Amino acid sequence: MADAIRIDARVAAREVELDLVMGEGELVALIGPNGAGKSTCIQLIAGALRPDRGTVQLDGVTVAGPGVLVPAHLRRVGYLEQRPLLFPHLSVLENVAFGPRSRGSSAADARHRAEAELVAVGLEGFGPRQVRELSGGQAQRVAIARALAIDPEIVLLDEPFAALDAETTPELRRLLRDRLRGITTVLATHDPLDVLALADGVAYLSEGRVALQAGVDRVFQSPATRFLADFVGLNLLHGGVAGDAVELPGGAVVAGIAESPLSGDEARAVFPPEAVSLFRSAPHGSPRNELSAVVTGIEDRGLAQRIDLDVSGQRIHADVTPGALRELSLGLGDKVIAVVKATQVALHPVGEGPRLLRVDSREAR
Ligand SMILES: Nc1ncnc2c1ncn2[C@@H]1O[C@H](COP(=O)(O)OP(=O)(O)OP(=O)(O)O)[C@@H](O)[C@H]1O
Repeated sequence: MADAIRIDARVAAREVELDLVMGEGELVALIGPNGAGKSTCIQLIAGALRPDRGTVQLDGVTVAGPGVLVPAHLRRVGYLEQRPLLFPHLSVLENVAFGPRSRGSSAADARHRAEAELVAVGLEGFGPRQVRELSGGQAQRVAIARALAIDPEIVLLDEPFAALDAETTPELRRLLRDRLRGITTVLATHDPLDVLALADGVAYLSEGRVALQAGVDRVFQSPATRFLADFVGLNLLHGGVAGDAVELPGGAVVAGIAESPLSGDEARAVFPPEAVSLFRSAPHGSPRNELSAVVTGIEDRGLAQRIDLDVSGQRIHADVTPGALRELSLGLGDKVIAVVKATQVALHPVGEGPRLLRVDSREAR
């Protein structure tokens, strides 16, 4: 089977030269500093930018290359940007129906499809509304419905939550997670929570190149560069789903708050280093997560001391005060109990099967 996305292309004016391969149904997050080339990569796939050298292939078909340029509207690519960019003179329904209509659906089919997509993003009955009547979050939902109404083979998300307030974002992440299952997706983001909630893999871009492409777990557990370590800033433990908790390979169970239902076999527990307290022996009688750990590193970071820990073969960090470190008199190789309150742990499901909304116009009628 052909790769869903294969880019080996150079954009000279931007000093960008990208080499990226993605499999079908994969969701890869593009991360990297400002100007690293994330948007350029998305524009190459969308058809908004032409490479000077090399090729862009989608599903085995060369859409850009020497003598070839398939225009954006002939690529099956859904595109979601920071701003929803809806047509202000069209109703909500007309905005969503525009894509299927311009790709040849009858007016009735396009309308039914748009109605179904609006229901799927939680906006049933919003069809007749004007775009200006929508909140920022609602407008972005309409943009999601519009992007998916064309049955895209690929979805591009360029910082899709950056313009939304913090309260709207988790809900939209859940919605996208649900709606994008099984669709090859490229997500450019500066937010590690987007990566954790949505991505299978990470492509780290630096100075116009893909410097690293790896699974989310690997990037979070052993970030290979200072940028990645700062970007990640969070602990991640991978394990099996045990009821509504995560069971680590060593048998320890980590309870937390599920961001979305733990429906698959595997899950991740995510928590910040400052949520970890260290003890020499188990502090009994507390309803908290207790993990046996070994100290593998101690770094003086000024106000906080960063302790690297090995928990059943996985790496986490604890940030403790210099006073606490002195009191514990920790050294490399010491065994400790790392305690984390369940309320500070977010649980994310991993690797569920595809679930796509494909509305058959005959059924919808
Ligand atoms: N429209 C443009 N015209 C010319 N150069 C551009 C244009 N857009 C981006 N560039 C340049 O191309 C390079 C890659 O930028 P790009 O926007 O792809 O980075 P990015 O990783 O998306 O950055 P950010 O995180 O700031 O969005 C940068 O050197 C940038 O200055």
